[in-house]
Amino acid sequence: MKIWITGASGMLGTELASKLSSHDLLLTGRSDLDISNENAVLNFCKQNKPDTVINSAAFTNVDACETEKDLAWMVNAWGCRNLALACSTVGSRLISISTDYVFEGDSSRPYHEFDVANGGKTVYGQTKFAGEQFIRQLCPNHLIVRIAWLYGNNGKNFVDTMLSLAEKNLSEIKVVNDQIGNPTSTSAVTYLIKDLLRTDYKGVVHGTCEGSATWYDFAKTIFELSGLHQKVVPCTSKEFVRPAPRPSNSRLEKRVIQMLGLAPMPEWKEELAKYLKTSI
Ligand SMILES: NC(=O)C1=CN([C@@H]2O[C@H](COP(=O)(O)OP(=O)(O)OC[C@H]3O[C@@H](n4cnc5c(N)ncnc54)[C@H](OP(=O)(O)O)[C@@H]3O)[C@@H](O)[C@H]2O)C=CC1
Ligand SMILES: Cc1cn([C@H]2C[C@H](O)[C@@H](COP(=O)(O)OP(=O)(O)O[C@H]3O[C@@H](C)C(=O)[C@@H](O)[C@H]3O)O2)c(=O)[nH]c1=O
Repeated sequence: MKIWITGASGMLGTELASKLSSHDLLLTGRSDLDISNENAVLNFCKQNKPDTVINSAAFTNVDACETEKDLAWMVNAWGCRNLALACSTVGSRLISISTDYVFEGDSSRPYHEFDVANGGKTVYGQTKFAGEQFIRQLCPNHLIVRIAWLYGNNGKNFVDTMLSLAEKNLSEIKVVNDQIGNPTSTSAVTYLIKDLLRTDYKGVVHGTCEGSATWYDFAKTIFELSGLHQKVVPCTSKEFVRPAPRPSNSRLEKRVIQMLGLAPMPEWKEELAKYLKTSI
């Protein structure tokens, strides 16, 4: 299958590129092709006619999106629009990666694929949601794969941030304990996408690892599994203020994976242990 992966030098993009290497891959990073450039995207699709486009390009710095709003809209929303238009013009399937942050985050239960999203409270979430809407409206042959709390090689992520903080010999690290979600590895997401490529499902799919944790639980487990005796102190979101307010509840239920009869996602602690073994 001829697959074009955007954001191929990002955290998920590099993992996708490595695990899908048996396919005929077209890999582009921002310096090769800016997805916010409508003509560039259309010309690339017309010239290369990919069977499938996997869009893993995005402006992912959640706090920076609050101040660089125009850029966030151009990449996360307009970029998806350009890819959706180009895919429907040349007849490619579009698989675009989205996020738990599209939800408001105040529900007491995990969000499933048929819950109503509204973009939530952050510019990042709102622009990612607008990108989803463009795709739904412009490209019928689409999959939107919502993932969350992602870590892996070749990208900024919470696991690596915690390990770098531990190297600073801080007496303690404060971590929020009132936001809950599903820590998820790029490896698990890539296996899911491989499975999804074998289906012709259209619509939204939630693809996070099984089990949930607060960021505090996540941090403690990172240190435990790494054999590091780092003191972690739980705190509230009000004590750890960030420019973008993170959702309290980011948990995603995976109703579609179950309905499709696909392999369940792995448990988050097992995935984390595997990642730490290979990355330390
Ligand atoms: N990281 C996370 O925790 C989560 C991520 N996601 C989603 O998963 C996907 C992959 O995320 P992740 O791998 O972490 O992100 P990264 O930030 O690691 O990678 C994103 C890539 O997109 C590229 N990019 C940025 N702007 C453009 C542009 N205008 N045109 C083309 N490429 C561009 C970046 O290039 P450059 O490096 O040059 O800027 C980067 O290589 C994204 O859709 C993200 O929203 C969803 C949930 C959680
Ligand atoms: C570094 C640090 C963070 N935190 C908190 C802040 C925040 O609430 C939470 C996570 O912070 P981060 O900035 O690492 O993660 P954040 O950028 O919010 O991660 C999000 O990224 C985007 C791209 C997504 O799509 C989401 O699914 C999610 O993974 O941890 C602490 O409490 N203590 C700390 O020392």
